Amino acid sequence: MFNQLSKPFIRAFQGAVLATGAPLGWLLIRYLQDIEIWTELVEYTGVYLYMLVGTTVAFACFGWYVGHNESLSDELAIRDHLTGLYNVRYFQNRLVEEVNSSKRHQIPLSLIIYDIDHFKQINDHYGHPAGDKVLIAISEIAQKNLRSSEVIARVGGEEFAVLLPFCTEEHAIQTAERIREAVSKVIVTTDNQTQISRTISLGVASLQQGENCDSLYRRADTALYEAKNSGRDKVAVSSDSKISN
Ligand SMILES: Nc1nc2c(ncn2[C@@H]2O[C@H](COP(=O)(O)OP(=O)(O)OP(=O)(O)O)[C@@H](O)[C@H]2O)c(=O)[nH]1
Repeated sequence: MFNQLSKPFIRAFQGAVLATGAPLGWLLIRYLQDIEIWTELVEYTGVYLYMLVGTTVAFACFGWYVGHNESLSDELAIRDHLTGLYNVRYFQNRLVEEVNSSKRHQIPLSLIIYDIDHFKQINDHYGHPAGDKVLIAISEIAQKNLRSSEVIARVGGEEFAVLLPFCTEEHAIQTAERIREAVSKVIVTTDNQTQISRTISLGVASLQQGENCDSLYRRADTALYEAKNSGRDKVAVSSDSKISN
């Protein structure tokens, strides 16, 4: 986040430093023409100041613009184009980082994977655009029910993952329940005024001693399928396969 925000500042600074090249370059030319530098500076103080300030402002503005565009394209590269959530590539990188950090600092880490129930029926009955609307609405409500430190991503067509740093299994189950309940209350109105609602099934897993990313993800995914197999609209926990709701 800090890096994203600071890019325009970095480029503006680089532009400003680069800008000093114009008066310095001109001064060098004058020196090579056997003109006394000090006399030159005294005689043309205004011109050199104007050159310095003018080019600094112009290069800094240009640098800011370049940095701003770089930030935007960096942000787009890690976002899912439909829902605006993080994409699977970003999520995989964050998962590795968070698992390493959790092991290093001995702090808890939990993962929730969830999938929309009977989503195919929406596409089949109401069309793909209606399905897209549901994906967007469910993404928004899930995000509203998370803390800013929690990382939510769309990791498949109608599959999502939430990474919860510093979060114990108990807290992750509460969060999963909160998302499940919030999603079940969402009503999406299609273009032809049909109202659709959907439930989700969720799997929860917390990082265990000596475990790696693949194993954590696999356990959360297995729990998700347990939730599906036990009737959907449920939260299942990997460690002891508890089913809530
Ligand atoms: N509208 C829309 N549909 C998508 C998108 N990505 C994937 N899908 C659809 O999501 C559906 C997933 O269907 P299934 O894997 O059978 O899952 P399901 O119908 O939700 O059934 P369960 O998961 O078993 O409850 C498929 O029909 C895909 O075409 C998307 O971006 N937009």
